[in-house]
Amino acid sequence: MKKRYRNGKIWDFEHEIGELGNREVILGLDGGTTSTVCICMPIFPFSDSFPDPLPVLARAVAGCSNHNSVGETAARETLEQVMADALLKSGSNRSAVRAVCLSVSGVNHSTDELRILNWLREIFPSHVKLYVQNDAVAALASGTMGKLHGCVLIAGTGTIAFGFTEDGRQARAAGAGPVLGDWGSGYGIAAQALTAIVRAYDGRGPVTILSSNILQTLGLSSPDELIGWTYADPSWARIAALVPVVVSCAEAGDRVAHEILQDSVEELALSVKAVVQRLGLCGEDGKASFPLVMVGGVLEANKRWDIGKEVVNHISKSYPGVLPIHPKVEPAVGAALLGWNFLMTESHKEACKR
Ligand SMILES: Nc1ncnc2c1ncn2[C@@H]1O[C@H](COP(=O)(O)OP(=O)(O)OP(=O)(O)O)[C@@H](O)[C@H]1O
Repeated sequence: MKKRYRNGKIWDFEHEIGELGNREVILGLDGGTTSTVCICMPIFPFSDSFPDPLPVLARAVAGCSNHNSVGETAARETLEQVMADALLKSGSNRSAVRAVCLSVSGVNHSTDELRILNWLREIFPSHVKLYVQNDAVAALASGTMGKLHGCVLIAGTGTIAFGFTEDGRQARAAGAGPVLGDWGSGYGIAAQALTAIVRAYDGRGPVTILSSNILQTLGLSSPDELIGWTYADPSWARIAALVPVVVSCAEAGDRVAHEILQDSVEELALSVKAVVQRLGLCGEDGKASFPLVMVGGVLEANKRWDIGKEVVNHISKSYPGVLPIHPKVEPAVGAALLGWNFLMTESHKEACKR
């Protein structure tokens, strides 16, 4: 029985996940900066349609697994723990695992992928198929039910556009963090709004109701106090949380707020168009249809100022074949479906060889 050290104590993985059941399963993981979700799904037979509802055996949640944020050791511990929890909850065990599809933020390069594959291989034997991807890939798969084709646009605290062609080529745009220009993101919108308040206060920019509305939301009495507020904790998510205030100001007719949202729409559309163009998803005549999976709080539908809808309108002027999809399942389920799709494709190829 394999023993490993965690938090200075010997941790018995096999004991923790138990010795129950022997149904073959797939683990799908969506690892983010806020949380990590693992889904355990049984291997269901191939057919023209998916079982409805999808046969999810268990769902487990843990904290951050982005190695850039918490370091390699903590990220690995979180991922091991969440997989063990999901297996335990499903009444299954490690020997039942046929495939693991791990979509995790912070996977930006083939070396990140290889490092994670190597430690996964220490846990799972060689017959278990392992797939490691950037977390945007699970988000795409959640909208396409596991098929890697089309483009996903994620706009939450940060933003990224990621796309695949049916023959496996991939491209991404943005997703490098706000310092490197993720301007359409929640952080980008809110940072512009805070900047507009300071500019208006100084007399460098137009008057805007963003000043009164944001100060009231933060419980501050003067724009001067914004300086202390931002220095106290400049975390991106804390600043990005102000986007709904910007939306309500734009809905109330504020020109400055409206222009900030309009800029965000253009930036987000630009990321998608860059990916579509590079991959040729729109076909030679620019009119071919392709799925665009829309994920993240910034793309939530609002009554009058709907950023997601405006992004799609903007893209469809260049690419009328864009087919927006708002996923009905979460990204971790997308990762499990992706793992299932990879397995089915590999089994099919092996069957053809025989
Ligand atoms: N109704 C809304 N309209 C526009 N933006 C919204 C709305 N509700 C929440 N938001 C914004 O959505 C963002 C959070 O979205 P989400 O929870 O998808 O992101 P996250 O998971 O924190 O970040 P990331 O996806 O970058 O890791 C915040 O910027 C928040 O202000």
